[in-house]
Amino acid sequence: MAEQSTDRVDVGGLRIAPELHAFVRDEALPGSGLDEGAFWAGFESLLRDVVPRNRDLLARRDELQRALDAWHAEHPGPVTEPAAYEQVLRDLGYLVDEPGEVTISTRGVDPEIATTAGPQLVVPMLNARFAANAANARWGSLYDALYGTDAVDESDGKERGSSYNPVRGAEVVRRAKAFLDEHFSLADGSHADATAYAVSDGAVVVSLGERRTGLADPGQYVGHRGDPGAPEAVLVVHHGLHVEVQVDRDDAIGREDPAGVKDLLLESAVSTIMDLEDSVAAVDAEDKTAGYRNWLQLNAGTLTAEVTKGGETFTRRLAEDRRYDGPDGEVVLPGRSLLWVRQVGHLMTTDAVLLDGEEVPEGVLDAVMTALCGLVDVQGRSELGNSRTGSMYAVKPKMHGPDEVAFTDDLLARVEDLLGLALGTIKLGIMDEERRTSANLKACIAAAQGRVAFINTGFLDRTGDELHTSMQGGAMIRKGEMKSSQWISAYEDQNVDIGLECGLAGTAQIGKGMWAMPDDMADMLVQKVGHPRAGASCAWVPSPTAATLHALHYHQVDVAARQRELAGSRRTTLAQLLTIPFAADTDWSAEDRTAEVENNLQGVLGYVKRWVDEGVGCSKVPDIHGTALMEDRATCRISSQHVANWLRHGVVTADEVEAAFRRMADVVDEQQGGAEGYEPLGPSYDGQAFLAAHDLVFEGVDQPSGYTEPILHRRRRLKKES
Ligand SMILES: CC(=O)SCCNC(=O)CCNC(=O)[C@H](O)C(C)(C)COP(=O)(O)OP(=O)(O)OC[C@H]1O[C@@H](n2cnc3c(N)ncnc32)[C@H](O)[C@@H]1OP(=O)(O)O
Ligand SMILES: O=CC(=O)O
Ligand SMILES: [Mg+2]
Repeated sequence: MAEQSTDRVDVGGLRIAPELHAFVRDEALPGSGLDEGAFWAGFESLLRDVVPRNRDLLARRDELQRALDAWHAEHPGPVTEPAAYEQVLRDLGYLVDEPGEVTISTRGVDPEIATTAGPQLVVPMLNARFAANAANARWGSLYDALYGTDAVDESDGKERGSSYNPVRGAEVVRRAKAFLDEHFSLADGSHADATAYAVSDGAVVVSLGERRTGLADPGQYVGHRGDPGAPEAVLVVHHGLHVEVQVDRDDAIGREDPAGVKDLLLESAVSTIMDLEDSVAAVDAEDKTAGYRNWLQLNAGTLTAEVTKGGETFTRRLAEDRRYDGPDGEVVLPGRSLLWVRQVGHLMTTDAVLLDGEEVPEGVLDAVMTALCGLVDVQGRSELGNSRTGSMYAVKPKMHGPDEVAFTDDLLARVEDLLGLALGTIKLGIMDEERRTSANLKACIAAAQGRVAFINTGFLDRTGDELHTSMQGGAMIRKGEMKSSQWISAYEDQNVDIGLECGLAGTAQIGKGMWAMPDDMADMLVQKVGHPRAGASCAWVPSPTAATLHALHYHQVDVAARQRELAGSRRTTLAQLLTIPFAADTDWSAEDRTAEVENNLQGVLGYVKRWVDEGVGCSKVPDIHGTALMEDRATCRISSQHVANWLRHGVVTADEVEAAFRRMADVVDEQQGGAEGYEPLGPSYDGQAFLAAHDLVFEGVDQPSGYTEPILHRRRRLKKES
């Protein structure tokens, strides 16, 4: 059936990269019951049907952008007549009429998505070590999360230091017991005074010296592990999230605790997004296949990674489910996070597969390959399964408006048909992260109402699109001010309000964005409770530790109750959402202008350096104040578009930006230069990484929607070939 030609494999009108072809033949298809020839023939026919529509949608993006650019050129500066502006958007078809009643009809959604509010972890899927860790981050140690981060401050002898600090440890235990008292209070007394935990007659018995008490709400008890008289674990639940009180009187921590408590294991990353998009650098068939392989193995339950730390090497495997003795028999809880896969958007093409000699849309390849890799789970062949309801979960980013959502819905239906899956098996997560999607959100949900299982505010891309859409109108406010501007609060509130209006509560997630300061957990504990309070049933965290700490917020807030309070009203108007963040006064001091540009360029260079030279798609990069920031393609889009906007409107000159580029390249060399094999950006400033960063800014106005992918891919490929 397949003919080998040069190094690609020709099948019908397809020319397939050999590593992808071999992966499908040897790893993805076996056991699926699908015939190889029929699979590729079906894929070809799917491509022939969807590729023209994909192209048309991209052409429509360009057409609208050109029309907006022209309008802004004729009406420079802040919009003086909002109603007229809105009418222009309607006339262009940028805004569509909002549909009347919309109620999603998605069925078969796992409880982790439908009903359990909790943290959502995101992880670059090309990194198997991180990916396995993320899947296992369903459960996390509260003691470690508090001890190992700034969640506990370092004052009064509580320094982290290089060896165990009992003063810090005591504070961790105090905080953990206070958490138990707050959410699992005792009928009498405090967990801080507990001297033993036991289980008797289906209830928790807590000794407080000679006294015995139980939980104020005995219904919180779920089960235990070990001897009921001296259990090694007592499992309790609150707001749908489980907590395991771990007891071990021989443990270094447990033996210091009167009740022998060594840790609280919190249900943490309830769901996780395995990311093939903005946190990875995947530019060719080799990279794409590596990502698909990890996804296949996650679905099969076989993913492993060799981990070396502290001089020791071990194999990380996916965690087993957790088993307890409950009052009515065995209780089995998921050991792993419920996994979504984030595919790429509609923009890019890939040469992993050629159709009639042309690269195919990367998003279409992702849709087909990730579903193929998910078959092992939905067909019940997995060693450690993902969905208990036979569903697959696909997040689609960067869609602009309802037509693009409808396209995704149709594409997923075609994929289901190709793979013999029932219509609606693949659930869709809509990233609400482009302006045309936010402005037409209800129509977007309607366009995929049979499969929507999340809407999430990707505020980082959304900020990038805000900058690019109105690029020609004037200089924008400073990047740091964006978070307090009118459009963004309208966008965040509206997403929840429309989500509730469309019946997502109890069926689908209403999600909020990333905590992008991975080392600032104290701040996160203060601020990110705002997400569940705003009615979000999940919100993004960058690491397992952050997931455990963010889980505390879902104990503080009853999201289902909050959603009931919020339902039935719209707190914002379309006019607020459409308020463009043009600066009212562009008379910044030279110092402010330099600080703004340097901060943006440092982020762009620090990120792009690792992306282009090492293929690392998500990095921690210090900003100008030394705060480590999570940088990914969306943050890079914001920073590069911001400088491009200020250049376009003469706030800064090209010479100033060139000079700042070199200064910041030197800073990045200083920050990253210690790493083995590091190739500095300066003093030649002509490597692929530097040129990529430079292009992102100087060609930023012309990049489609301000996206960074076209330039990053081109430069990374050149680097790989060099
Ligand atoms: C706008 C958007 O699209 S946001 C979505 C995209 N962003 C993301 O996906 C962020 C994902 N997070 C990350 O990639 C990382 O946390 C970074 C790059 C921010 C920081 O990475 P590092 O500096 O290497 O992490 P750090 O040194 O703090 O911790 C490393 C440890 O944490 C673990 N870890 C860190 N992040 C994650 C994660 N997201 N998932 C699982 N494990 C993780 C690693 O496995 C490692 O533990 P190990 O040694 O036991 O394997
Ligand atoms: O994808 C997330 C975002 O903020 O963008
Ligand atoms: Mg995004």
